[in-house]
Amino acid sequence: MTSADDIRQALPPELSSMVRSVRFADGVATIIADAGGLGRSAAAQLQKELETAASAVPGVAEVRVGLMADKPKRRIVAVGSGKGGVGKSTLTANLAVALVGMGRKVGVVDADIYGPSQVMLLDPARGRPRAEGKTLIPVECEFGVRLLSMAQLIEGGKAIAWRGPMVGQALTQMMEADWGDADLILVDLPPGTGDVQLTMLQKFKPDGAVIVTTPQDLALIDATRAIDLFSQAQIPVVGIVENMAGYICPHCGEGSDPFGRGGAEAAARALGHAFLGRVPLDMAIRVASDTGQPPAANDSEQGRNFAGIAQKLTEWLDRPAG
Ligand SMILES: Nc1ncnc2c1ncn2[C@@H]1O[C@H](COP(=O)(O)OP(=O)(O)OP(=O)(O)O)[C@@H](O)[C@H]1O
Repeated sequence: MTSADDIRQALPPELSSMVRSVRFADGVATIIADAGGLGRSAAAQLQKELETAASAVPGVAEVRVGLMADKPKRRIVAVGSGKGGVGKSTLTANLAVALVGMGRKVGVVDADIYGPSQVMLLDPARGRPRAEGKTLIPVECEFGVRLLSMAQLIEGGKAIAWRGPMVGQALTQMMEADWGDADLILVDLPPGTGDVQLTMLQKFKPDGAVIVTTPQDLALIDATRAIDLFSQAQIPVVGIVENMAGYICPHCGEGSDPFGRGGAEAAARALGHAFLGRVPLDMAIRVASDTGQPPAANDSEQGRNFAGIAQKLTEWLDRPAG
């Protein structure tokens, strides 16, 4: 006579710590296993291995596997700006790398569907995401960041002329990918207030938004507009980052302020938002970014700048609820 113990002993020993219970009655084996913290594909693999092992036991006619999964507590933070070219993608990539360095498990969604640049910043080797059915498996980049970008899904160099619903579908597929145990998804939004932003705000309700601006008045006015968009959707603004603040001369290293200084900090104060930090306009940042070496991966002056902003984001994420 086959017993539940026979089935339990037939299961692969390396899976035994995940098996919570095994029952056997009328030829049906019922196995409950703990899949908490596993991504969708690892959970599917676990299920398959348990089914295969149990169905090989004589007398077992049917195997039912139930997986218990505590949903990972995953937060979404959007990085937005009112205006293009202010360094939103550069900040997103460097924040992600700095946060991985602080022990977080981070995914990046490049939602800048019309001008995706995260692949160049984080994965110059251009990995292709796998798909299991309709579920995408993000690319694991050199810096420990998981990445999904439209650039990975389309052929290199092809312009994207998509209509709204297709854009929404692409964004949904990226947001609902198998992010495994990632506890934070940073979303690099396109500038402005188009379909992508609306889908993002309405469907995925980010936990917070980081706003990037340059110090000029015009950029600050646009940033205020972006803040309005998030506020109307009741998405908390984590704070404002001033990028390209002060110019570091590549020859003598001296700093100057071609666009003024302190505008974003003053605007943050006036609007009642936190000021997260300032990143200078530094050729080293542009050169490192173009070659897929985010400064945040190194202990350099530029890297420390991004680490400081990442630290403030971490404090915001870990703030006590209420
Ligand atoms: N602090 C900086 N110092 C020097 N160069 C920078 C800095 N920040 C960004 N850049 C450079 O400026 C250009 C635009 O930056 P980035 O692509 O990050 O902006 P963006 O706001 O995401 O633009 P888009 O609107 O096109 O998505 C890039 O070439 C980038 O390397």
